[in-house]
Parts: sequence; C-alpha cells; structure tokens
Amino acid sequence: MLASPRYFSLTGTVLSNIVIATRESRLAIWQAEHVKALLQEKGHAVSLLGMTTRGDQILDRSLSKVGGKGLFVKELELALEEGRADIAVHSLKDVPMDLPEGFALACVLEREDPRDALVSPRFDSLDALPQGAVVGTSSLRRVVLLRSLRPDLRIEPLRGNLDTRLRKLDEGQYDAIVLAAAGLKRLDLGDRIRQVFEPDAMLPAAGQGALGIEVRADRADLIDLLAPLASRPDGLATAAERAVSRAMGGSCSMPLAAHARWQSASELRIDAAWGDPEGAAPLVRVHVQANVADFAQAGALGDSAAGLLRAGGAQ
Ligand SMILES: NCc1[nH]cc(CCC(=O)O)c1CC(=O)O
Repeated sequence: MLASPRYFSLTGTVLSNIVIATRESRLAIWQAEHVKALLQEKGHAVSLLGMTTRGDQILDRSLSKVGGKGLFVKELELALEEGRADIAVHSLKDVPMDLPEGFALACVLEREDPRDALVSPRFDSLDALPQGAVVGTSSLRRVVLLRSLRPDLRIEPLRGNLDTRLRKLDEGQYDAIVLAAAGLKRLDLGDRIRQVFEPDAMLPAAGQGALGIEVRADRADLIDLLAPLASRPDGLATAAERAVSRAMGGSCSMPLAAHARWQSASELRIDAAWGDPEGAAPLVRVHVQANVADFAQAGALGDSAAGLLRAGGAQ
C-alpha cells in the first residue's frame, strides 16, 4: 500500500497533502471543493482526484434494478485502498449503511436542507399538477410517497446527474420532477425550485442533504484531522436515520424514508415510512422519539423505528 506523499516546509513541520477522491459530476466536484476549502481554512494542503464511477456510467436503467448498493462509491474506495487518495467525500444518502471491511465514515458535516423539492417549468406545486401529469423520478421512495399523495400521476423513470435531469425536464419529457433541495441549492439552482416539500408531506431519505467523509479505517491520522469538521447534532440525527435503513436491509434503493429532527437539545424524533413498490398496500408511517446523547442511543432509536415499520407490515 502506498503512503501519501509528505512535504516538509522550511521550518520542518510536516505538511501532508490531503488528496480527495471525487466523482466528476458538478455536484460531486462542488462537494469535494467545499471540503477542500474547509480543510484549507484549517491550514491543510488539499488537492482533488476526479474519477468516474459505475453509477455515473449507467444512465439508461433504474439504479434499483442494477443493484444500487454502493455504485457511486466503489471506485473511490479503490483509490483510498491503493493510497492514490486519502479521503472520499460523498452525499451521505448514497453511502451504503455498512461500509466494506477496512473503511470508515470519519465524519458527517453540517447538513444542508434535507427536503425534497418540486421543479417544473409550468406548475407551482404538486397540487397544481393536472390529473394524470407526468412526474419524473427513479427513486422508489419518491415513487411510493408521490403515489400516496397523488395516485393519479404518471410517474416515469428519470436518471442522470442534476443537469441531465433538469435538461430532460426542460425538453418537455415531464411536467415536473422531484429532486433533493440540497443539490439544487449547492449548484446555485435554487431558483428552479417551485415547491419545497415539508418532511411530513414527502419524507426525505436517510442522510439526505448531508455530506459524509470516508477514509480507510487504519488512517487514525485522518480521522483525528477531520474531527473538527463534524457536526455532532447532524451526525447523530443521520446516524439514527441510517440505523433505520440498516435495520430494514441496508440499501439506498428501498422504498424507505427516514428523517430525524431534534425536538430540543436532547430529544430526537425519527419519522419513517415504507411503501409497497407495487402499490398494493398502503404506506406504513411511524415515528419515535427519545433522549439521544450518543451514537449508540441514536442507533437504538433507529432500530426501534424499523421495528415499528415491520410491525406495520413493511418488509
Ligand atoms: N441519489 C442521487 C443524489 N444523491 C445526493 C443528491 C442530492 C444531495 C443530497 O441529498 O445530499 C442526489 C440527487 C437527488 O436526490 O435529487
């Protein structure tokens, strides 16, 4: 395994250059640049290593059919393993619940808006869409939630990075599409949002809006160095959400929503929903709330939400 390059300043202090592995979509680059800037503020030297992942190449099929698990992160992990890069910045939503042996989630940063948003050239809200309107999304979670809100809509697959999805909308293939508000805001596309869904209307995916930084588990040096970048409240909330996901089977391509909110400085509430992809059974919706002071308690609260989902009929 290669060591990362080390440089020495004239005063003799070690200046290691931190290499960030990143996908090459505009959003991924923005996120990597964001972490680069945060690390540079702390005095570190940082550079980016761009790469294309399997998830970026497969544009014609729904990711849930290809087996969505980790499609966007494998290549980045290989770069970490081989020492070509030190850290990988991910949308936490895309990170599998259980990382492969030898990798660790070093930290979760303060989260951007976790909500979903409706984008449409002509319609101001979901309610304003005409009967039978065509809505684009390939997320099973969004499909089951949209179906429960508006059973009349025609939901059509929509894949690709943010720019591709917006282009397909603008070409007239859809009346509206649903995207994460966080990605649109990060790319300065917030003015395309016509409606932001309150979590109770369209419950977000576990980890939505948050960035996670992955490292090799044996890089204790990096884990220490990244600690100041972490948000503890958002780290605990997303850990609780990810625990729901893990307990339900661990993939990000399930018809599952999980969203945690702090009700006070110490009380965390998780809302979770599970939908039948075939649309035969009604949506199962649960919530739990408890004092959460550490990651074990966050995980336990997530497990209890998953237990309620299963008791309600979710598989
Ligand atoms: N699965 C794709 C993905 N992964 C992260 C984001 C947006 C940013 C985020 O949630 O952090 C998106 C796009 C979307 O869902 O609209």
